[in-house]
This record gives sequence, structure tokens and C-alpha cells, in this order.
Amino acid sequence: MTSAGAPAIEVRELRREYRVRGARKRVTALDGLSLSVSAGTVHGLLGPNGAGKTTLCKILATVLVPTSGSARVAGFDVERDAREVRRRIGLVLGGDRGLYAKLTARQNLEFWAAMYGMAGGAASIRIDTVIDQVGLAGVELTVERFSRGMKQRLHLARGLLPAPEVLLLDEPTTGMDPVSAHAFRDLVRSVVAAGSTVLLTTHDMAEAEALCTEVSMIDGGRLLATSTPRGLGELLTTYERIDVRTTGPAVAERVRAELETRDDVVSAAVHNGATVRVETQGKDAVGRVLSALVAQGITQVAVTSPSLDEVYVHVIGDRGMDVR
Ligand SMILES: Nc1ncnc2c1ncn2[C@@H]1O[C@H](COP(=O)(O)OP(=O)(O)OP(=O)(O)O)[C@@H](O)[C@H]1O
Repeated sequence: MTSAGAPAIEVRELRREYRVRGARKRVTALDGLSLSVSAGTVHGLLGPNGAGKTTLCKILATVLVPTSGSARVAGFDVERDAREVRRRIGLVLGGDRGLYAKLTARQNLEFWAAMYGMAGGAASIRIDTVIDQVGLAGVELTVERFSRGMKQRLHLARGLLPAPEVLLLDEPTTGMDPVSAHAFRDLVRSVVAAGSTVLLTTHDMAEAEALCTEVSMIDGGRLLATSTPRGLGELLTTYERIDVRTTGPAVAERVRAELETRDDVVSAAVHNGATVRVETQGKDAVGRVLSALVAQGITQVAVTSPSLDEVYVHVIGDRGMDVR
């Protein structure tokens, strides 16, 4: 295993162009991307369609080579040490790709185990373990009769089969119902608790917020920002939000007008007649505004931070959004 705290993934100035058949110009999928993922964490890659997320996963999995730049996984270079990288990763692309419809989950896994060079009793034990881990034990159906969620779990089982140090998950919960997605996230947490590192691409801000230690936002093949989900909110602006409950519209309007004149208040607006929504900005602004409210006898307040989807809209815009 990569030692805790050391980068499990290190990407430097990564560039990947695609030649498009019939067209003269090339598509730049990755445009000088640099990124570092600490071992033992879940790192989210968030970005709209075409941002370059899948291309990055494929390069890290040694399926594609970079046009320029470098990438290391578990300390090994994806080009020079591709074999070493392959022994340490699991790639889960999702969808129907790579699943054998006429086989059961176990038969699919037996096939892949053979592909990984696993054989005999050790392979059988490992298959039992991963089938159990993803909740497919006892399912005798062939894959053609699987739900979307079951297929995703089988994909994950395949990714887990070689007990990877680094697991690359490309939109693993797309199309899953909320219950399956919740169970899937618990499973990812257990994989990380057991010592692996997970890189997860997603359009789903709620997923990134629930699961990721850090999130990188990418767009146009470039890194826009990396931070904790909460830190990204602070990076955008240091604001926090206070919802002030008043006794009625007249009081709400008076409170709004007073707050609006303050330097540490970005905006104050009346919602639903009696609630004033206040956006504050700056260090300790919330504390000062709360003190001013209490001095006026107002104590019904709730303080919240911006959610990741609000940050996403500010940083990237509303392209490719999938806010659930
Ligand atoms: N095989 C290919 N040939 C030509 N262009 C490609 C190829 N694969 C990807 N691209 C282009 O490269 C860019 C990045 O695509 P990529 O699939 O990596 O993005 P993504 O962030 O994973 O998008 P999505 O969320 O839609 O999966 C896009 O402009 C895409 O059209």
C-alpha cells in the first residue's frame, strides 16, 4: 500500500489530444492538468460533460497514453511502469461496457479473475469476498436480468477483485435509485477504510459532498480548483448565510433595511414574508451580524454555508449540471 499521506495519484501538466476522423483539427481533452491525491482519501473530480474526467481516468488506468505531461499512480509512472500501475488499480467505468450478459455475476468475476491471472482456491475466495462486499451474494440471475444498480455493483466487484491500492470510479452511481446510491457510497467508504484510495468522477454535487475528502473541479481539461467540499464554498467567497425568522412582514422589512447598510452584509432579502435571508462576507462577519440581531431581540436564526452545487454554478456555470 502507498504510505498514508503520500500521493496515491500525481498528475503533472497532463495533456491529451484526440485526432478526430475526418476533421483537421484535434480535440484537446486535457490541457495541462496537474493534480495530487493523497493516499487513503476519496477524491472527487467534478466537471460538466466533456471536461476531461473520463480521459484522465483512462490515462491513470494505462488504457490511454498522454500526449504530454506525466502521471504516477501508487508511485509508478503510467507510461514507463504501466504493468506495475495495472497491478495496483481497479477501473470501474459503469454502464453495460464489459459485462457479459449471458453470465451470472460469479461467472463474470471468474472470467475477470482469470484475466487478472488469479486462479484456484485463492481466486474463488476472493470472488466470494467481493460478491459479498457488493451485496450480490446469492444472486443467480444472469446479468441481462440485472437492474442498473446491480450492474454498477458488479462493476465495482470487478474493480475490487485485484484488491487495488487505487480505485478509479467513473460516475459510479449514475442511473442508480437513491437507496442503491446510498448503499454504494457506504461501500466506497468501507473500501477506503480498508486502505485504498478512490478517485471518483461525478456530476452529482450531493455525492461529492457526501463522500469526498477533497474535490477538484475541472472544465475544458483544466483544473479550476481543489479543496475540501466545504473549503470550495469558502474559496468562492467567505460568505455564510443567515436566515432570520421575524414575526411578520413589517419587522422583516425593518430588519432587512438595517442589515443592508452594513459593510459585512453582501445582501439581505425578505423571503416568504417574514424571513430575511442575509449573505455575509468576511472574517467573523456572522458573529457580528448575529450580535446585532440579538441586540434587537431577534433570536430565531439559522446559519448555513453555501452548498457545493451553488459553488459549482458560480465557478463553472450551469452546464452539465445534475443537482439532485
Ligand atoms: N475517442 C475520442 N475521440 C475524439 N474526441 C474525444 C474522444 N474521447 C473524448 N473526446 C473528447 O474529449 C473531451 C473530453 O472528453 P471526456 O470523455 O474525457 O470528458 P468527461 O468529462 O468524462 O465527459 P462526460 O462527463 O460526458 O463523460 C470531449 O470534448 C470529448 O468530446
